[in-house]
Amino acid sequence: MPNWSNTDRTNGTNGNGKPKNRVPQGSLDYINRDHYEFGKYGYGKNHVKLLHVFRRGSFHTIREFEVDTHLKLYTKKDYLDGDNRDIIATDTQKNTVFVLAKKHGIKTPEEFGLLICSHFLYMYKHVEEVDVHVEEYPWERLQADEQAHNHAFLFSPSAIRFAVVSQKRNESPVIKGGLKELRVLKTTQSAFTDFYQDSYRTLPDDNDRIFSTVVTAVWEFSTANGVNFDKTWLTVKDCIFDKFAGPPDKGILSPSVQNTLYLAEKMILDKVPQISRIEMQMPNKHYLTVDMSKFPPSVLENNENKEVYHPIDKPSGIIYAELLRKNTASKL
Ligand SMILES: O=c1[nH]c(=O)c2[nH]c(=O)[nH]c2[nH]1
Repeated sequence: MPNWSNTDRTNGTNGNGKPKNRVPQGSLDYINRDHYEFGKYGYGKNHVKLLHVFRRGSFHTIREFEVDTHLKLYTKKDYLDGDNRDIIATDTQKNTVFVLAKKHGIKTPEEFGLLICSHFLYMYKHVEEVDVHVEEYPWERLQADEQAHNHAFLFSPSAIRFAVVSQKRNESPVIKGGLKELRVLKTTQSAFTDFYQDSYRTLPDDNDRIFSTVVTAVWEFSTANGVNFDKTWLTVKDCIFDKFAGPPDKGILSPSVQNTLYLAEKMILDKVPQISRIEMQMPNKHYLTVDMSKFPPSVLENNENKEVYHPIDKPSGIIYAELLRKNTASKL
C-alpha cells in the first residue's frame, strides 16, 4: 500500500468531488520534491479593462477600471503534477469581472475589489486567497457653458486612483486605497538648510528653491463599515495639497520634503479615523538654478538668475515614510 502524502487542505478532492492525482511517497519524484518548497505563488488575469455606464434617464455616469485578479489555490497540483482540474482559468477570472459589474454595478474601486474577493472565496472552496488590484481611469464630467454635461466626459489625469483588496479564507479583507502620479510644483516657500555638514557635502543651504514631486500614497482601512471611499480619496488628495501648497496667497513653508510628507500623512490620519496607516513617497524632482554668473556682460546684462532653471530627471531624491496609529484598535 503506498503511503500518500496528505498535507493539502481540500480533503482529497479537487473541489468538484473528483479524487486528485496523488504522488506516492517513496517515488523518485516525491523524494526530489521534498528538497524544495514553494515561496509565493498564484495566478490571475492582469489588465482587465472595463467601462461601466450607469444610466439614470438622460443623465449618465461612468467609471472605467483596469482590474487585476489573482488567486492562490490550496493545492499546487497544477504546478507539481500538471493537473489542471482546480484551475479557475484566467479567462474565467476575466469573465467574472464583467459579470459581477453587470450584476451588481460598480460603486467604488474598493467596493468592487471587495465584491470580487468575496465572489471567488464563496464560489470556489479550494481558493485560499484572492488579491485584487483596481485602477481607475480619471474621467471627469465635462462642463459645457458652465453646466455639467449629461453624458460627455473629459480625461483629466491629474492623479491616478487605485485600490488593492486582499482576502484570505476565514479572514477579514485587507482594503487599501491609493493615489499615484500626482505631480505638483511650487516656485517658492521651499527651503533646505542646516543639513549635515562634512567634507562630502557640496550642496549649499537654499532658502528659496523650487519644490516639485510626484506623490504616491497608499493607505489601509481598519474597516469598511460606514466608509465613503470616494470622499476619502478626495480628502487624502486635499490634505496633500494643503500641506504642499498651503493657502493660495501666502502658501506654506516647507523646510524639507521629509517634513511636508509627514505633515500630509498626519493630517490624513487626523481627518479620516478609518485609515489605520498611510505610506507616502515623494521623489524630489530637482530643478537646478542655472549659473548665469559665468556669462560675460556682452551676453547678459543682469546675470543674477531667478528665472531659468534646469529640470533634472536623474538622479532624483526619494523620500518616503509610513505613519501608523499607535493602538489602532482602541481608538476605533
Ligand atoms: O527636502 C530635501 N530632503 C533631502 O533629504 C535632501 N537631500 C538633498 O540633496 N536635497 C534634499 N531636499
